[in-house]
Parts: sequence; structure tokens; C-alpha cells
Amino acid sequence: MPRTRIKICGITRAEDRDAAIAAGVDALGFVFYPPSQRYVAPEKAAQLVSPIPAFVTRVGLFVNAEPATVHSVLAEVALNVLQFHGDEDAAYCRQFGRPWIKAARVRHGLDLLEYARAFDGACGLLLDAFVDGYGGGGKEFDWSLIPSSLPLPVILSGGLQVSNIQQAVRVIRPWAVDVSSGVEVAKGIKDAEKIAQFIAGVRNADA
Ligand SMILES: O=C(O)c1ccccc1N[C@@H]1O[C@H](COP(=O)(O)O)[C@@H](O)[C@H]1O
Repeated sequence: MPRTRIKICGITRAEDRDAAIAAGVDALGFVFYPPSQRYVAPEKAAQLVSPIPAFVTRVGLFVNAEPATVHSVLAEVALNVLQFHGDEDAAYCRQFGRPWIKAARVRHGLDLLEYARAFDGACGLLLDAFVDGYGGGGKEFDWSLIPSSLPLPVILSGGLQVSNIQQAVRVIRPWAVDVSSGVEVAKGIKDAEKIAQFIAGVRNADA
């Protein structure tokens, strides 16, 4: 079984980026959604990504952005993967010619199998809780709503933190996990100790 990949999202500070890399993160996320308290302007994101070493993936998160906005961020920031966390359809997601992840805001009544089929071509299906403001709410959802098999690599998110990450990995066995609130002291401000403990929790559950 491959090790569970780990993404830490909502990086706004160089020290948090460095702490995550030192702890062994696989991917770092940058939020290009202006209403979010974790928003980073493209010029700042360009500085934050420049020292990221090879094989640590740089992910740009967008919510219902105008295509021109995504293109303009791509021109300025060296991103590897796009994460669409709003109401985008598959044609929208495909148009940028980059690897992309689609988020599903999981709630009772959402058919995740049908949803995953609709986003054929995504390199991952990110499962998040249904919250106001589209995401990053630190809210766990009912994992029993996840079908036992989905046609896309599953990235589990939504309220993950040090206290529940081992159970999450053992129960769901996702391809990857994604965390923002659970490793923060305030929105957009990460905590190096929580990052290290979160990553150690994933590795423990993998072992
Ligand atoms: O982080 C945000 O502010 C954000 C805003 C809009 C959409 C998604 C956002 N973050 C993503 O939400 C999930 C869950 O985060 P949390 O760990 O529950 O805080 C995660 O994938 C973030 O990338």
C-alpha cells in the first residue's frame, strides 16, 4: 500500500512553508479566493513558492474564479496542480490544461459516485465538509457517506487534526489527506508543532 500523501493548505507565511517541508509534507496549498482569510496575492504566492524543492507539489486553490483570473495567477505563480473548490463544472476545470483536483462538499443526498464520474479527468477528488464559505471551516463530515470505491483518487479533508488523523487514515485509507484549520493557531497562521504531529500521525497510521 502506498504511503498516504499529505497536503497542507492555506500557506501564507514562509516559516509555515518551511516547517511543513521540514516535517515531510508532499504538497502545499495556496488560496486564491479573496474572501478567505488565507488568501494570498499572486505576487506574494510567487515568492512563497520559489524556494519549494522538487517533488513538493504546489497547489493553487480557486473558488468560482473567472478563467482570466486563473490564467493570470498561472502566469505569475509556478503552480503544479489546480484545486477547484466551488461550483465549477468539468469543462471549466479542464480548460487550463493543468492537472486539477475537484472538491466535493459532502452532505446527505450528494451522490459521490455520480459526482466523481462527472469529474472524469481530475487527478483527485477532494472530499470536504459542506460549510458556509465553501471550505476551510475545520468541520469534519460523516465519513460513512464515502462509498467504498470511487473512480478517482480520494483526498480526504474537512476538520482533520492531530486528534482524528490516525483514525481517518486507518478507516478511509485515502490516497491523500488535506488539512488547513487543524494545524493552525489562527486562520492562515500555522503551528510548526501541530504540523509535525499531524504528519507523524499520518505516518503512524500508514505503518
Ligand atoms: O482555506 C480556505 O480558506 C478555503 C476557502 C474556500 C474553499 C476551501 C478552503 N480550504 C480548503 O478546505 C478544506 C478543509 O479545510 P479544513 O482543514 O477543514 O480547514 C481543505 O481542503 C482546504 O484546502
